[in-house]
Amino acid sequence: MMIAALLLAAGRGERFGAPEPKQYALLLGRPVLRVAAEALLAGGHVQALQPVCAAGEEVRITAMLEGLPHLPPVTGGATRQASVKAGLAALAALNPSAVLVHDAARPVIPAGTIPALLAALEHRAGAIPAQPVSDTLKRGEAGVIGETVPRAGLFRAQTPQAFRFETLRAAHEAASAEATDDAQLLEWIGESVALVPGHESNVKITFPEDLARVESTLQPRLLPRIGTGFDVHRLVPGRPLILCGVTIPHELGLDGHSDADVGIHALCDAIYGALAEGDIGRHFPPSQMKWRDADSAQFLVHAMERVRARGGMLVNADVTLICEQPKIGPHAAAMIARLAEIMGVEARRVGVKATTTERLGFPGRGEGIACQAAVSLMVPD
Ligand SMILES: Nc1ccn([C@@H]2O[C@H](COP(=O)(O)OP(=O)(O)OP(=O)(O)O)[C@@H](O)[C@H]2O)c(=O)n1
Ligand SMILES: C[C@](O)(CO)[C@H](O)COP(=O)(O)O
Repeated sequence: MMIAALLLAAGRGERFGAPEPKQYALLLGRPVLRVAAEALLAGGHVQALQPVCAAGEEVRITAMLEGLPHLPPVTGGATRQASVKAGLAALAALNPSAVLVHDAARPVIPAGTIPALLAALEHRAGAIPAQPVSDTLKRGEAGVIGETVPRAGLFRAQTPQAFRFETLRAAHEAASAEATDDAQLLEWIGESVALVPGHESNVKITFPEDLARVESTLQPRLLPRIGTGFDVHRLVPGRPLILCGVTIPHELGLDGHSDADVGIHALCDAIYGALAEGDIGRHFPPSQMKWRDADSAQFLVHAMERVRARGGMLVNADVTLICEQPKIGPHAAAMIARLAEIMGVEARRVGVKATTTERLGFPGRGEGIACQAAVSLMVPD
């Protein structure tokens, strides 16, 4: 059983009111008609995809569908019905047993829709997805209600609509009036058309706000993620003291395999922790000579690259240095600016502060500096 599909993209989109037809508008960066084509092909039911476009748009449509299997676009007509008829004529040579007729302006086809339509075709000549009407219906004129229309048994028709190919062709040949969908043409020739459950997400982009609505439903859900990091390095003579990317004049410096920037190390661990991607030692093992005396800024750049690769963003970072000396306050602004620069974020997203341990323990005795950091990210789930 060969199943073909028509992708109807010959409309002008007048109600959408943009200079270009709505099927060319970008939905999260991709043309609406491409997203609709991918939805039709998903699941592997369709063996032949026939785009129908306005005259002269063939090259543009082909570029928008690049990489997807499809037949050469054919020219549609002045009405949707005429466009369907042109598409059916182009498919005739393939003699498919069934055809799905789909609006390129409907980018979302819920997963179960096409299988449900094809199953219904075993018993009926046609099947459409439809949603029961849930609002009270009024017929109105000149801004005044004329009457309330009983909504019982009323449905909103969606696409793709599925038909036995020869029956739909015969229905189009027999049509003597304009129908707003293909199911109506079957009704006119006395064929029975099944209703299968439609879905709210199957929106026909008609007005500009429809595009924003579909975009928000397709947008990946961002969730907050929290991470903490902690690090300690020993203070020794003969090393520079580098804290949060800033070199501080001091008689001692931090010892370590890299430049021993305890602030950046704790911050990296907080970021990797928030992503559940291990710690700095996993990404930059101290056993590797290439990280000897390395500038820790590159570790922080890598951690932020991981955030961005996951489609996430840093909400804020909070860094606390724990030491008796040197005093951090005079350097905090420079540290904030440098961390923000390395991370590629605004300075208002970064905080650097310090505390002592009341002369207790190794920081209190000046043997080393500790740092604890916390970050908050927003990352697609
Ligand atoms: N002559 C036409 C008219 C419409 N369509 C397609 O049929 C689908 C549904 O039609 P509709 O939403 O009415 O689209 P437009 O006719 O483009 O919109 P408008 O009525 O606002 O101009 C759309 O994918 C549209 O491109 C088509 O292929 N050929
Ligand atoms: C076919 C259709 O998508 C079913 O809802 C719809 O009727 C087409 O849009 P139009 O505005 O009626 O052309």
